[in-house]
Amino acid sequence: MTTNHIPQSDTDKYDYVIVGGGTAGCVVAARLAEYLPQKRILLIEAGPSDYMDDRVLDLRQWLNLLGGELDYDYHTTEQPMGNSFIRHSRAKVLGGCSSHNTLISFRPFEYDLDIWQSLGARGWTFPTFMKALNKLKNTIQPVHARHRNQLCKDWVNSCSSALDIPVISDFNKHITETGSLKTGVGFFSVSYNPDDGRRSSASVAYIHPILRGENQRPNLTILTNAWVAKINVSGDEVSSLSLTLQDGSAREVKARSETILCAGAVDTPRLMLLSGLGPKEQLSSLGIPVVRDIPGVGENLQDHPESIIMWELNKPVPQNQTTMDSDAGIFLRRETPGAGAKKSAANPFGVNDGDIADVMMHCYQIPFTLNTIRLGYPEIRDGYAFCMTPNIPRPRSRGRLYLISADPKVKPALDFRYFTDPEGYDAATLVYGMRAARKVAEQAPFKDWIKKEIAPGPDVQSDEDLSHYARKVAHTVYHPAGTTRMGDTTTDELAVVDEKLKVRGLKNLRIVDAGIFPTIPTINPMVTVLGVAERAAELIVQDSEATRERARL
Ligand SMILES: Cc1cc2nc3c(=O)[nH]c(=O)nc-3n(C[C@H](O)[C@H](O)[C@H](O)COP(=O)(O)OP(=O)(O)OC[C@H]3O[C@@H](n4cnc5c(N)ncnc54)[C@H](O)[C@@H]3O)c2cc1C
Repeated sequence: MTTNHIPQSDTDKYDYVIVGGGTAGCVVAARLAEYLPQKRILLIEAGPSDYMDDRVLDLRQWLNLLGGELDYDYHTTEQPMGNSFIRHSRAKVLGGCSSHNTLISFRPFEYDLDIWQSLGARGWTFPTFMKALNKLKNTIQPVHARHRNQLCKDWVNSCSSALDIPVISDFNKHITETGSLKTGVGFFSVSYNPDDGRRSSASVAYIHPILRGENQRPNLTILTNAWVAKINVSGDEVSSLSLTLQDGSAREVKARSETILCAGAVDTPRLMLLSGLGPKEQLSSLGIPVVRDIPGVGENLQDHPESIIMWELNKPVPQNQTTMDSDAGIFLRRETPGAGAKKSAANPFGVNDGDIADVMMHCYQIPFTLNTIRLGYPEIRDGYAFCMTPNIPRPRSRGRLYLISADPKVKPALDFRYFTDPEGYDAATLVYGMRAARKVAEQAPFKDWIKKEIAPGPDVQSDEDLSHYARKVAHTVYHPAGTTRMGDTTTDELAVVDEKLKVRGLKNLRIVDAGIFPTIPTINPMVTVLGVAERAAELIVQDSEATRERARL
């Protein structure tokens, strides 16, 4: 069972303490409890349990969770080149963002791992990562036939003929076999149970079997509604964590072996900065004592921004035949083959991306008018809207997360610096996607569903006007990453963790979440987070065995 309480007498009884029971944290906790039955594991989650909570478990309810009581609801700083009104949902519940996201599930491309290695992530090869992904317990599968409505099927066929791209029946199979996607359209793979429409989140797949007693893990304690406020350091080791329990009482928990931060790409750097682990100038300017100068904490902030083009339909979207309203997508190639090999700040060693996809689009069968209404575009009748959302799979803009106050209650600043890359690559990708979307809309059978284009509307045609519109209504698909990135900590001063995910300069602290990505992968990142967590558990066990071996000698 989960608990909201640990007695004072137990605070030094755990070998591994995991901060954050989110997407990565659930995997790490469950695997360590399984692989190391003699060790005691404590998983600390700020939010409540998702067990038996239908608000969370029913995938179709995902939109209702955003901005609610289970959402940290971060904001962006002003974005002169983009949309300053984007809100970044982050889940505060067991399972983390895998408990309120859309569970679209893609394996990363071989290129994504190649570029990670070029940035110092030694050993993170494509075959190694695929092996880790083969262990995932989530039920990932292409959208079931009963969730494929005629509108979406017609859209897929029109994409294929209008853009001359193949229909791909299983994106992940294709990626596993060929290392990437080039061009193509198809139904997504989703981590869910098609029989009841419930999530197969990290919590459902890894923790619920333990809560139900199917997997016996007496060595795992899951502490919910507990907030870790500070990492305490003594010498080159974490000595304890300061936390507050639901009833307001305080605890100092000490891990006998390791502390593992899995609080996500926003809250892990936030916690580190508040603990004095970060860039010394920032910490000193806020009066936070510098415990370790780690310049990369909060740097390298990345996201997958996307824009939106919206149509009113002349007949209603078929009801109740969808996983979560975004069932299919397209992959395209904009740049000439090999152009991505040019060195840039995002790709300093010029790793060649060949001719793999560099534009993506989701489709949405709901009116996503939040940002268009603000610019004066009309509302669309519920059930009569269709959106295509051009997305930048390998964005080149880089942002930064930083504290604006030493007060732990003040949220950190998230400055994504959207569309600021000097080559204008990111903005050009959106314009290309907008034009491709319009081509699809001219093609039957999808064309026959359409009444008219609502936003940006047929008057917006030039590259300049399309770019302006696309950037001002841009939204996020909630993929912040890279803020505590992995790299060669001996040569790269902005690398926060090494290839074993150990924090520079500290012996017993690792990070396992989306923050460690050296670059954001081409595809939706949840499966990559799950894979990082599977691999992290293996690395931790290897170190534990090596320690035992040394003790025996
Ligand atoms: C609305 C939405 C839709 C998305 N859709 C998709 C999708 O369809 N496909 C996809 O691939 N990706 C999607 N993503 C992105 C994906 O879900 C995330 O990248 C991924 O889940 C992040 O995992 P994580 O382990 O890094 O962090 P999280 O899952 O966010 O886990 C962090 C956990 O740490 C806890 N925590 C934080 N601070 C503390 C603290 N101080 N003390 C204790 N606990 C703490 C949090 O409560 C949370 O449970 C979506 C994200 C969102 C928000």
